Amino acid sequence: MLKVEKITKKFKGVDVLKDVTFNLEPGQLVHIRGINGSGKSTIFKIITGLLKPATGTIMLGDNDVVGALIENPGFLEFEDVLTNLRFLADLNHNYNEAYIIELMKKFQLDPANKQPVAKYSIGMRQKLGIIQAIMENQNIILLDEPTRGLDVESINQFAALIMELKAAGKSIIVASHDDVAAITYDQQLQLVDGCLS
Ligand SMILES: Nc1ncnc2c1ncn2[C@@H]1O[C@H](COP(=O)(O)OP(=O)(O)OP(=O)(O)O)[C@@H](O)[C@H]1O
Repeated sequence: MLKVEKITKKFKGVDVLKDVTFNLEPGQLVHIRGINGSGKSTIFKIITGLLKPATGTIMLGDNDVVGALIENPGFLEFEDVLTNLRFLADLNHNYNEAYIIELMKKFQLDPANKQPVAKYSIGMRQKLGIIQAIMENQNIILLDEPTRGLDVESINQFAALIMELKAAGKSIIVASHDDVAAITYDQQLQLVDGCLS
């Protein structure tokens, strides 16, 4: 369970987040909608500890593990896909190759492809970013503009994956400026002028 309470954040004197408060219950799928620059990534960076809020608190359960796709994920550009995902999962001693290969196949990525990630398209990199956010069986999943660069078929695969993860009890927040028609959310929040409601 994730509890975000009265988070505020300023950049250069400008209020980006004002008393942002919400809960994410186990198994809940939440959408945060906001235009470019509204502060969606900033909320995720604060939840994951990349940024500190000016005020407010983030509470996670003792057994919660957060997976996140935020902005453009970084990879080892000269290594192939599986090496990259193994490296990331190994950092937490949590490499499950069978699950990673299953996820890659769902997204039409070839696990045997030895091309370096530098040669991957924007959409292919985005798929890797989604995979790294869920491949360690993380129970709280934060996805920032996850469908950026994905073609229609891949967006449908993404929507099916999200509904599967929800059915498996994962708690998920998707932040985006638009809707994915095939996803039904439990809760829809809007981020406008730093306020989430
Ligand atoms: N490190 C930073 N320093 C200064 N300003 C920042 C910083 N990070 C974000 N901002 C500003 O805070 C505001 C919110 O940015 P943020 O990236 O959270 O928005 P977003 O909703 O995720 O945008 P997008 O949909 O374009 O990704 C923007 O005005 C941005 O310029």
